[in-house]
Amino acid sequence: MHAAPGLPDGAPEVLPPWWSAGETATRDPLLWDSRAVIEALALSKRHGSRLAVDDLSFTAPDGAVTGLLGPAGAGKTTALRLAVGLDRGAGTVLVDGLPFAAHRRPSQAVGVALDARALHPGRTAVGHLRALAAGAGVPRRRVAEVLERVGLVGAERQRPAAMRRGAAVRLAVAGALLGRPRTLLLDDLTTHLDDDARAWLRQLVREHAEAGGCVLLAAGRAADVVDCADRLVVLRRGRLAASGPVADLLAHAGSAVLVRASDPGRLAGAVLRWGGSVDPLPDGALVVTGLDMAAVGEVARAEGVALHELTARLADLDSSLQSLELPETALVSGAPQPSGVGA
Ligand SMILES: Nc1ncnc2c1ncn2[C@@H]1O[C@H](COP(=O)(O)OP(=O)(O)OP(=O)(O)O)[C@@H](O)[C@H]1O
Repeated sequence: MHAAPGLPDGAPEVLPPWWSAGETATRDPLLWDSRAVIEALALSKRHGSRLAVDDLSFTAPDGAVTGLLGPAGAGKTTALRLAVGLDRGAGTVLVDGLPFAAHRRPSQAVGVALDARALHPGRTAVGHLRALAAGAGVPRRRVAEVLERVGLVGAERQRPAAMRRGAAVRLAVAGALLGRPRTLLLDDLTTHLDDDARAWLRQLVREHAEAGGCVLLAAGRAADVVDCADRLVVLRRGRLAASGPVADLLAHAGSAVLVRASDPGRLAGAVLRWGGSVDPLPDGALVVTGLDMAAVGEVARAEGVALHELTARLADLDSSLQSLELPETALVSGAPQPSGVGA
């Protein structure tokens, strides 16, 4: 059994190893109830005449990565800022049953990486983390641990201006991990990342979730979250367009399949007969909608057409997800509170 670092009021006194052993330990499912960790209820935020977030409710459970997905301007950053009290607005966000600011040590409840570019230009990576640790009441030795965790050992003395995007993202994540938080809020870190850094981030959030943590990962493109998220909350112009398990949403979104075949004309005719739609591309590939990948494979086999490529076409997924109208019912279990967020 372990002591409770930054334990919020009302949390169990007996904690799973996950709390103190950090992000590599395995969560004991018998000790934690599976429940929503983040509960956002009726969030609204206006910037002048524009409603950046409009009556938005969603939840994010523990043991899972929840993708907060929407195009530029959909309200992802505003929703995250409301969650941690950086913006004031209407509605309520509870993290582990409490507003962010009501936690005894907020940074030990929630790790936040909102803007990987917002680093003090005069500080080195290690200086940045030491300053954050001091502000959050985290022991200085934790800085070395998080530098190692994010793979920045050897780059401690680099300054933000000299950092590539991937290193800046690692540093932002290191800052979020300092307080060993159960919950991570990560805003749009996937954009402009190279494949290695993207794969690293994906693995890190998966490990955090598999250790029992809650991750809310904002992204502008479905391709950046569908392969690491368990659930999606899809935003459209500040409102909830859809939420639920990734597999369910992908099934409803009717994602397209890109296919290259030995005889595209013959395959296209067969797809149409099987009830699908076909959009031929100039290079001979076909974009099939209305049939899933397995069905396209079956059609090809039945027609004796060889397949050279068969892939989900994620670029189309963004627009499909944006046109969904599938908010889950009974999203929020926490009781609404009278005061506004960030108050
Ligand atoms: N401080 C601000 N002042 C005025 N308008 C703002 C401000 N912050 C956000 N907005 C507007 O609110 C809307 C939502 O912005 P927000 O940054 O939350 O969206 P986003 O989904 O995070 O987009 P992006 O991926 O581009 O960051 C946008 O129209 C944006 O222009």
